[in-house]
Amino acid sequence: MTKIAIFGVGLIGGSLALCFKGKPGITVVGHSNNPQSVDRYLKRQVVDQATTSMEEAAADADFIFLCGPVGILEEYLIKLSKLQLKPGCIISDVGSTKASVAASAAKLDLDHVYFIGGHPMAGKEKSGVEAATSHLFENAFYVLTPSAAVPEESYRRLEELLEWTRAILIKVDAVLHDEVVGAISHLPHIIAVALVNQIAAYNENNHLYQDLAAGGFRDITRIASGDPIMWRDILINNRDVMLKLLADWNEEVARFIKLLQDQDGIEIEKQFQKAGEFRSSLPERRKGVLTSVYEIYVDVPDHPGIIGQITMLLGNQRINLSNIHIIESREDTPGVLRLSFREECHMDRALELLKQENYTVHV
Ligand SMILES: NC(=O)C1=CN([C@@H]2O[C@H](COP(=O)(O)OP(=O)(O)OC[C@H]3O[C@@H](n4cnc5c(N)ncnc54)[C@H](O)[C@@H]3O)[C@@H](O)[C@H]2O)C=CC1
Ligand SMILES: O=C(O)C(=O)Cc1ccc(O)cc1
Repeated sequence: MTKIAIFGVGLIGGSLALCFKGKPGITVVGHSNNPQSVDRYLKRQVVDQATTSMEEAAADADFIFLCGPVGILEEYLIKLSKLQLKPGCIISDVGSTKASVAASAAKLDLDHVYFIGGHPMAGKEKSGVEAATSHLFENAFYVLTPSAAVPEESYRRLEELLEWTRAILIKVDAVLHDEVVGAISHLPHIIAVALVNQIAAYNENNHLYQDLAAGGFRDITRIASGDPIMWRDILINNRDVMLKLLADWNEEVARFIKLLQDQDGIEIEKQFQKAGEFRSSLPERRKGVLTSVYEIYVDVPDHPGIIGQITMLLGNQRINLSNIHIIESREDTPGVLRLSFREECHMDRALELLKQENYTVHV
């Protein structure tokens, strides 16, 4: 039997557990300090066993995944290094930063146990075991950051196990990971939070900001709703990289200030052109670190049961909705329903199906 211990069975730990659970020869044990969480893991059947005892979870484990916030990883590595672990055991983590945990592992004397950092680059703004799904990592990149001390055979064993996630595994140096992911994920999260807070301050004096902030503003600031503790830890652990990126961001902002002061329309046009060209060169269909949301709008007559009819229509065809929102519903006007999908192909099929059923649909 291959025993997998998961410390912190939340969105990511729970999704990994669901990828492994029930697979031939695998047993999954979940750990939490909190007895109520242990009950929840078992009730939701994301793990085969669950315990509040670190010793019990780690004993005889072939793989240990640390799935808590980045700020607790070092403490867990130190605790694990003091336990009698199975020789050959592989410890991995799923944290969004990789250099600090690699440095923590390098300081420890892990006897015949190997640490291989990992970052599955898929997620959601929701957290907790309730949001976990076995499909989360499908077609997403899953970065692994083994140090030179990790034997090739151990790396291959982890790779083989992670094939159950159906992610695209990729080996990257831990420091390079933090620079690149800092730029494409952590910086956008800071910008989204700062932007929302800027507008929220204007809104205190005039609620028109909030009223008009539908659509585009909502979309580009979706990532501002991430878990505050998780993001606190990510940013503090990637502090040096973030400070450099924010200095560069200041330069980008300063450029626009100057262009506006100079009323330099030609250069403003060029900035948009340049951005548009790079953006359209980005891979479209692969799941990225910021998961896409595909949305369509359906005009719906105001009669009872209409939402049920639409969700049933899609459900019967196994089209997965990620969200549903009634935008307008007054007695004298038809309502508009916003349907969100995580997969573009599901949106395309929904569009076709709803049109066949004579609904008016807008993309
Ligand atoms: N949310 C996302 O989209 C992604 C998150 N990550 C990384 O995965 C890790 C987990 O994130 P999520 O699963 O989203 O969070 P989550 O909040 O859903 O789960 C975190 C788990 O850690 C446990 N935990 C929290 N604080 C703890 C503490 N002080 N001591 C012990 N256990 C504690 C919680 O009980 C929970 O089981 C983080 O390191 C994050 O950077 C990586 C990829 C995507
Ligand atoms: O799409 C989103 O909301 C995310 O930003 C998900 C996410 C968050 C943290 C990661 O390290 C990787 C992915």
